[in-house]
Amino acid sequence: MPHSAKRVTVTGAAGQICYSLLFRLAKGDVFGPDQPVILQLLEIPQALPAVRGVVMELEDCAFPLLAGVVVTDDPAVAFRDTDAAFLIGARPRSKGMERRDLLLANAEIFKVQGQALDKAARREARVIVVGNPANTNAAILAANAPGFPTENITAMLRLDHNRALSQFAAKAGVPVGSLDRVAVWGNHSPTMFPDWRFATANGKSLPDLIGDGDWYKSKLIPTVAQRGTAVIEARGASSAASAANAAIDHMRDWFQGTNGRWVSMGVPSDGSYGIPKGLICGVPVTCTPGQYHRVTGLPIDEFARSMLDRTIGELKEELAAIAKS
Ligand SMILES: NC(=O)C1=CN([C@@H]2O[C@H](COP(=O)(O)OP(=O)(O)OC[C@H]3O[C@@H](n4cnc5c(N)ncnc54)[C@H](O)[C@@H]3O)[C@@H](O)[C@H]2O)C=CC1
Ligand SMILES: O=C([O-])CC(=O)C(=O)O
Repeated sequence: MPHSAKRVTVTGAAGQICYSLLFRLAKGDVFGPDQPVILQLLEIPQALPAVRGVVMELEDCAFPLLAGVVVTDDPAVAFRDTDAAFLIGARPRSKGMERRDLLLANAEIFKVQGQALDKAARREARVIVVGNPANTNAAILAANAPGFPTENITAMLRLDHNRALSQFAAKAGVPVGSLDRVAVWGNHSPTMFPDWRFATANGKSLPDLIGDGDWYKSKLIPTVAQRGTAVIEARGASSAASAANAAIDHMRDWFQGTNGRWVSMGVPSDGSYGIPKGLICGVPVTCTPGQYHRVTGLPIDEFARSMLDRTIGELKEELAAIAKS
């Protein structure tokens, strides 16, 4: 029997991330090759003509799974009956800015969209926030959607996770696909903590295989933490195709499951690992179709504790800055 179409909200549809994301969504990269989608695209009024150009290109791909496209500048229309929402629309940073510099500029967007999500979306909808600062924007969204399940609101740490996987694989000389149990904790910011303590390559300890703790601390951690900045310096614009790819990975894994493989997601804290409730914080999870499951009971040593405390402190500061404004 054919599946009924899933409604997928995407904000910032005229932007550079969406120019990659929308085509992969319409191709079936998130929900699989049998699941039609209706795209509900939100933009600000001045960008609607550009979205219409993107829609022409979507039409020109003749995607069999694309069952419809709605273009709007009204959040209530974009979130109506949605099954999945990609919240990408926000101002990106440019050279010399940190992601937290976007805090106040973007907070208002996520307040308004939280209210629309609350009113219009299906309660089962799954939401990823990509627009920066992603963790705090997701917390603002949740605070403004009191009738929507907070557990279904997540922030994107997957780009950091994928960046770490590639660096580890190159150093160890193993294929990326052989790696598991890598975790990126905390904020999507330079304070994030890429954690290799439990990581494996083909089931064997990755730290033992690499055997270079100095490289891990002095090279791997800063490289992953500063990768977004390195891309901006090189490209003159922030990561786009890799960000779209990470958002696809995050939502595909959430909807379809990971078969026990660890991935990193920013999820509402349940208080474990000393992460206060109210924060949306990167943690390792596994997914079964439609659900994420926090990896529980991991030991936290002194180094991990100091790294976690630093990134948790920053998340608390970001929320406090919003509360004060
Ligand atoms: N979490 C992550 O790992 C990553 C996050 N990002 C963030 O994603 C966001 C988008 O990046 P790009 O696509 O490169 O930016 P972009 O500037 O190319 O596109 C953003 C689009 O959002 C639209 N927009 C602004 N306010 C809106 C609103 N209220 N409703 C709907 N649309 C709105 C703009 O008109 C623009 O077309 C930025 O905040 C960027 O920092 C980027 C890369 C990775
Ligand atoms: O660095 C930025 O501003 C964009 C981003 O979040 C990333 O590439 O990780």
